[in-house]
Amino acid sequence: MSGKILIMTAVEAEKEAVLRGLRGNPLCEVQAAGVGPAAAAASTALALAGKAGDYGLVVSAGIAGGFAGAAPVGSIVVASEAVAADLGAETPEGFAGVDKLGFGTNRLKADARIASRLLEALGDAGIPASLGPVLTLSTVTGSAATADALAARVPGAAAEAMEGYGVAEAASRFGIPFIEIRAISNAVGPRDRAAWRIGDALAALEAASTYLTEVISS
Ligand SMILES: O=C(O)c1cccc(C(=O)CC[C@H]2O[C@@H](n3cnc4c(=O)[nH]cnc43)[C@H](O)[C@@H]2O)c1
Repeated sequence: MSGKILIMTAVEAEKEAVLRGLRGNPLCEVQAAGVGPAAAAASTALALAGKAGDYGLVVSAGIAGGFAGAAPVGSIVVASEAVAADLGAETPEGFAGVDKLGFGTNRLKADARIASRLLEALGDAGIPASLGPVLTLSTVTGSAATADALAARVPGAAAEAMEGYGVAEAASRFGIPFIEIRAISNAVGPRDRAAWRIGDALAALEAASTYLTEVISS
């Protein structure tokens, strides 16, 4: 892969964790975009505008909720795709995504080669990691019923966060490959903010970011 890597987080604490893991790699630029898909898309597009040719990869990185049985707290999820899981309409038959409604797609693929290389590097390093769809939502799930509905809507769903699809949408408009890396801080389900293991997740994000550098240069 040639060119620089633009890494978008939501908040400063995530940005700092990624920077620690990157250990001063001059090829990488890290920005905190703000929380949610709109801030993520706008900030990524602004970062790329007029200099998209400088970048070979765009990364959405941060903490996330993990789906039961797919991604335990403290583990890493590498996205196979970013899914805008609440972008659509409620219908009498249930949720219909924008794809079903005829307005394009709500799924953007991650770069499969880079994602699988990263997964392999994490595995070799003994860091628990899995590959699967990462959902982007504007509202953090707070009940078992919503968690079940999302898992049924997106078979194989591994994690949910709030920015990946926005970052991916901007990257795709500029024709730049995209990946998403999430460190799991909490289980997707009934709200228990006090139980979020943010410190552990940020440590896992830092460790995963170290291997991001390895993957990029291989
Ligand atoms: O309070 C802190 O110290 C702190 C440090 C780092 C990050 C945070 C955040 O709250 C970041 C919000 C960010 O987290 C993602 N996230 C995490 N868990 C979930 C979830 O279960 N569902 C959806 N999003 C989740 C999300 O991408 C937010 O941007 C706090």
